[in-house]
Amino acid sequence: MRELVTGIARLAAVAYRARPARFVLVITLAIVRAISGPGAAIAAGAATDAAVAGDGTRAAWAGALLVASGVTYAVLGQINFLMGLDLSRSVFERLQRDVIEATNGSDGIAHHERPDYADRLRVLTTDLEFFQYFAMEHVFSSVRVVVGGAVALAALTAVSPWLLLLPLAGALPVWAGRRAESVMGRARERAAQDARRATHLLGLATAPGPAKEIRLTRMGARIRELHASSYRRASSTVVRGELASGTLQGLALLLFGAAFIGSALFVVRSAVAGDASVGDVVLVITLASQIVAQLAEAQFLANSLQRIAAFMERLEWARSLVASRAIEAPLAAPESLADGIRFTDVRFTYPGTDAPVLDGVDLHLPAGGVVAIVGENGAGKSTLVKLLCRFYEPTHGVVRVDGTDLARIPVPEWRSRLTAGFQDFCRLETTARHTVGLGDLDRRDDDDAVLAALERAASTVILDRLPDGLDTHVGKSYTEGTELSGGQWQKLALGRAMMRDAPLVMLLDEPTSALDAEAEHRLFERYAASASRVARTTGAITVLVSHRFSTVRMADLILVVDDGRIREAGSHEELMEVPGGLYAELFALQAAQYS
Ligand SMILES: Nc1ncnc2c1ncn2[C@@H]1O[C@H](COP(=O)(O)OP(=O)(O)OP(=O)(O)O)[C@@H](O)[C@H]1O
Repeated sequence: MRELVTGIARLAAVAYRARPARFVLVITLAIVRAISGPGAAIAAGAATDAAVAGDGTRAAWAGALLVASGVTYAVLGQINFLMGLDLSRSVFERLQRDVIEATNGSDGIAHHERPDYADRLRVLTTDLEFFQYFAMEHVFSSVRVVVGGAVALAALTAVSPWLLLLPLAGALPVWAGRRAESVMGRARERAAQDARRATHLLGLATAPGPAKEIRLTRMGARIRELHASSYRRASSTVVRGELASGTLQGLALLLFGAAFIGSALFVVRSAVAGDASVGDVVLVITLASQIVAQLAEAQFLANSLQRIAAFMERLEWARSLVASRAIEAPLAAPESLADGIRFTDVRFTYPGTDAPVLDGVDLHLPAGGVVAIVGENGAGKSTLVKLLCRFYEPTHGVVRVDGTDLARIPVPEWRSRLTAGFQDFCRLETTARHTVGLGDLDRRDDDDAVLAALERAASTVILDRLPDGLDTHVGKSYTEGTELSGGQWQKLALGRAMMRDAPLVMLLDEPTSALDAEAEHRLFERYAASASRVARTTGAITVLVSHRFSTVRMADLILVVDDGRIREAGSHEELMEVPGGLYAELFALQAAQYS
């Protein structure tokens, strides 16, 4: 019950913050409407008694009240619905923003890799639709049912306290409704993993990207099979939940039906015995039918409120997971680098795993240097980059920037001093200007800065593909959008990575994998020139992860990562001299492929 109340209170707070006046008005109208329902029953009872007593004036007044109550109930129903819908849209907008923030607003990215987070996020995003149309309407209906129920209760007590047993029995279907929704919520969460897999497989089987590989390998049938079995498992889990919750609700309604018949018989017998008036019989029968309708509604609403409460609870959970921890005694990031960045005895284990992927890492990234990180797949290169970006914090050891513990520099401040290009870059479907310009938020509309960034990224050639220049919408989410190839998207992403012009660290984690070797080489020559310009002013360090040794050899310092450790460090020439060295071996292997 506490979670239910907390959940509804949280939603009400969101609604109030979104539209305070509208929220108060709709609640007030819901209360007036709630009173008018049992008000009509009371007026009907009074009109009957007056008619039986032959009091025409009282009967007329009671009749007028009956009509007024009925009209109020009907008219306010429509007004409430429309106003509630409008409010729902504002709440929906806020909740969408909250869900995006709970996904994207964190400093780190660890939560993206947690299966329990993924399951709850799926339920959150699918349940969001419900908030667009129904959630607020259901909250207001609940207010009406509760207030109307209280007035009805008072009227019943006035006839006979025994009649209170009727609404008490009515609590049963409401309780069953809540239980049923939590049974369904658990079923949906249990089914989420299979449902996610089914959606992924459906996407894979229908997207144009993987189509070539699917045809070639003829894995289509296997994907269909896997999709069907995942979907079947997900839906049978949900159906089992629906069956259990339906049975529970049906039984509860049956018991309540028996109580309803009992109370009707009771009041008729009282009237026959002279303990109640004919008006009381009318009142009780009318109220009882209202209560039946309200209870059916309450049962339905209980499911809904439970769903709202569960949504708000999941949202809070997701928020708490991504909340940034405050840094005690934070320090400022240096304006420029004199020494560079040092890792001392750094170990790192991914959350939810046992084995460290980096262990005993000691390294120095010298100020002003171009450092290449090489190593075989899975050696730990990208993990080093993630630590530099502060997507994760080391499990052990320390990273210092010019002697300052990196952990004590607030993450946003540190990030504002980085630029980065990643292999799995973001395809931002907007104008070409913003796709690049958002690399430096404040200068996103500065065409000169955007063009200079594309120049630094050796990517100006992309402008020939854009019919409206920087105004061109890239991507297919716009009808008039221009679709780009993987390499062209990557060129825009590289431009974005070059937007900040005075960073302390420039990270390139295989950002050129979709470019050909020559384009990559050209890019790095251009890039090295720009890097050394920045290095002269800020002592900026360039960190480059690449599998292409023709690029790597240009670096001042090459770090060879092997099995989570720095196995070798030095310039290309120095490493080629190391007898039995891993770098020399990898270099020779790649050279042999091209000879
Ligand atoms: N989010 C994660 N959770 C758990 N383990 C991870 C995660 N990301 C990477 N790993 C593991 O950490 C190890 C190092 O991965 P990393 O991506 O740093 O390697 P890499 O050297 O960049 O490889 P590649 O050249 O293939 O990109 C691998 O064994 C990988 O399976």
